[in-house]
Amino acid sequence: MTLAKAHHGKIPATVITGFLGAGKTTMIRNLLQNADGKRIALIINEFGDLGVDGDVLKGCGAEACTEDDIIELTNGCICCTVADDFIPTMTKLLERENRPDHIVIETSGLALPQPLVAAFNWPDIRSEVTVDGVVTVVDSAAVAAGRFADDHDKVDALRVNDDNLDHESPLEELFEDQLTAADLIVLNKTDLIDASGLKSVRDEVASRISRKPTMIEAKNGEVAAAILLGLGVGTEGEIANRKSHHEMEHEAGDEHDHDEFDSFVVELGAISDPAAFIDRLKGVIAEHDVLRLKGFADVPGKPMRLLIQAVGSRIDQYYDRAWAAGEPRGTRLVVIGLHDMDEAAVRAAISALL
Ligand SMILES: Nc1nc2c(ncn2[C@@H]2O[C@H](COP(=O)(O)OP(=O)(O)OP(=O)(O)O)[C@@H](O)[C@H]2O)c(=O)[nH]1
Repeated sequence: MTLAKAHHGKIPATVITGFLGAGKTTMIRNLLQNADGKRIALIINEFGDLGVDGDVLKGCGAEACTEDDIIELTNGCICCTVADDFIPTMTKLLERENRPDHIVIETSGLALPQPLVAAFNWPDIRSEVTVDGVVTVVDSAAVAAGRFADDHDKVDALRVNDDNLDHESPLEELFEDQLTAADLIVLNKTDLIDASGLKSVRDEVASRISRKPTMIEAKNGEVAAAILLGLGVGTEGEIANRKSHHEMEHEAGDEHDHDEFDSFVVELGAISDPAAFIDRLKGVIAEHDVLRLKGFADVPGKPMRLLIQAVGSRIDQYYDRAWAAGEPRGTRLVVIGLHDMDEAAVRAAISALL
């Protein structure tokens, strides 16, 4: 019997959710580097066909979580592939000789946490693991900018063309569903807004949910491991009372999907002037309302690859690691937007930046 089992009976699992670019991976990276000696297994799920988050976390070299302890689920959103992907992954993890002390699951930014948490009630899982808590990371700057409230006009326009669109607004609904599932809400990116902005964000977040989970503030996802990994809730027993919009609308149980969102990968050659590229990329993102763009770029003469991270038109960039021997250099960027985003136009506009 492992130490974790001896102490707690079941292995605790923390589900980390939050909209695209809110800061989930950044928070987990910080957690792994300050894990208080805990051995953590990490399950990462990303939207889009390019495993950027896993790559970033594998590169952080934290002892708490070696590359073997990082499992990437790439077959779509974890909430839609619970039976096919998540349960078998958990089963395999639990069969390991060297079990982790704690399991951390990063959902994709578009995932509904409810079906994932409910899966912990499957008998084989329930007897071995409990959900320590659901942590919802919020991009405070995006909330302050009205990201989750300001696209009613757009949704109304979509609805004119699509009678079946039963949602209020895909972003708003998802935002609320992720908050509804929370045991702890982390208001992240507080460095990007002032005190009065933060107060409005708090009020807005509180107004979106009927329960009152604890809300804390953070920048760069800096939250102590003892807080993140010590919620002790057993959320699988409570999730039935935290229904998503989808569950409330479709009690009969039809499947949900993420048709409102779309993603594709743009492959380019080398970028010789990254500063100019990124500057002009901001224009493309704003013009086409790209929600999230991330990936790696090849800069000629540089031994390292450039990580590009855009959340709306805010773009971060840094050289994250050297290109490995034999690794083909190139630029690959995943682009995520609402389903009416004009893929051909975005591809052409990004390619024209070179
Ligand atoms: N200014 C600022 N930037 C932040 C903060 N936290 C994260 N970021 C940046 O925001 C961008 C997105 O962060 P991630 O941690 O990748 O976000 P995520 O939620 O994992 O994104 P997805 O997995 O794509 O949904 C990165 O460029 C981060 O460096 C913060 O507190 N302040």
